[in-house]
Amino acid sequence: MNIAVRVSGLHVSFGARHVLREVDFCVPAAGITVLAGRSGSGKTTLLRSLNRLNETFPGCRTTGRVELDLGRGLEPVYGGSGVRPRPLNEIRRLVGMVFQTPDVLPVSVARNIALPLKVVAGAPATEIEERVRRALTDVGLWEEVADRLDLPAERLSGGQQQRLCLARALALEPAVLLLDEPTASLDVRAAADIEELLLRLAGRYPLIVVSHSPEQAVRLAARIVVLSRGRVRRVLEKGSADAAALAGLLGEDE
Ligand SMILES: Nc1ncnc2c1ncn2[C@@H]1O[C@H](COP(=O)(O)OP(=O)(O)OP(=O)(O)O)[C@@H](O)[C@H]1O
Repeated sequence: MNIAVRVSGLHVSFGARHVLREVDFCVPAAGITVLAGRSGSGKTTLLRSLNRLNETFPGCRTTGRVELDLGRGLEPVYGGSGVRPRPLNEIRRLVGMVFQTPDVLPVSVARNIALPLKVVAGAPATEIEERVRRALTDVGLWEEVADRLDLPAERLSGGQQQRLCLARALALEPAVLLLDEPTASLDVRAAADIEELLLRLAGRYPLIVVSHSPEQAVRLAARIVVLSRGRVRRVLEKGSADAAALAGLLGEDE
């Protein structure tokens, strides 16, 4: 099995608060890995360890090892003794992240994608229009917004904004995609659209998705990593637990 992410002996603390303890797990190169666990178990912190976003918070201390396949086999982004990790901006570009609430930029639909393409990826001006179209097509948004590319992105529906955020991440040609409760702020229909999209994208990228919903975890995941109080409690492969069993496991943590 090809591995996209390997985490070994990871500890994260914020000041005196020890949030992740001795975390070990792998993410296969294909399919969706869901991080599940009770509120406060450390799911978001673990996700943010993978693109080193935790470092933006004061008092954060990380030890252990995180390795990602960013296109040339597993390489350390933390803890590779003697190996200098890639610059942070390169890691952030190659590890796309989508948040719970769509964080569209306060510019037009097209510029939401064009701007990071220009500033972060340094894409040549001649390529930008085509790459914007391709990214919007990838997330099934092109048909809906082709005649409204100059519309402020905030005027799209919540589900469309979340797909735009995904398109923005995809346009940067990531190696791995992180999604922190990507459907939590959406209605049932928009959430179903995003789930369908994630299952489709999982054929092309390793996806790591934080989810609060046992039903959603079971629908999406090839592998579920269950966190409890900052530790990995179980790793469930597809088919080994249904939603009720997973809910039971999470409930034991109360
Ligand atoms: N930047 C930070 N500074 C201080 N403490 C933090 C920070 N980020 C997270 N924590 C603490 O780490 C613990 C785990 O938080 P985290 O957000 O990772 O959990 P979670 O499982 O994602 O929770 P939820 O499901 O409620 O989003 C919490 O006690 C939280 O208060």
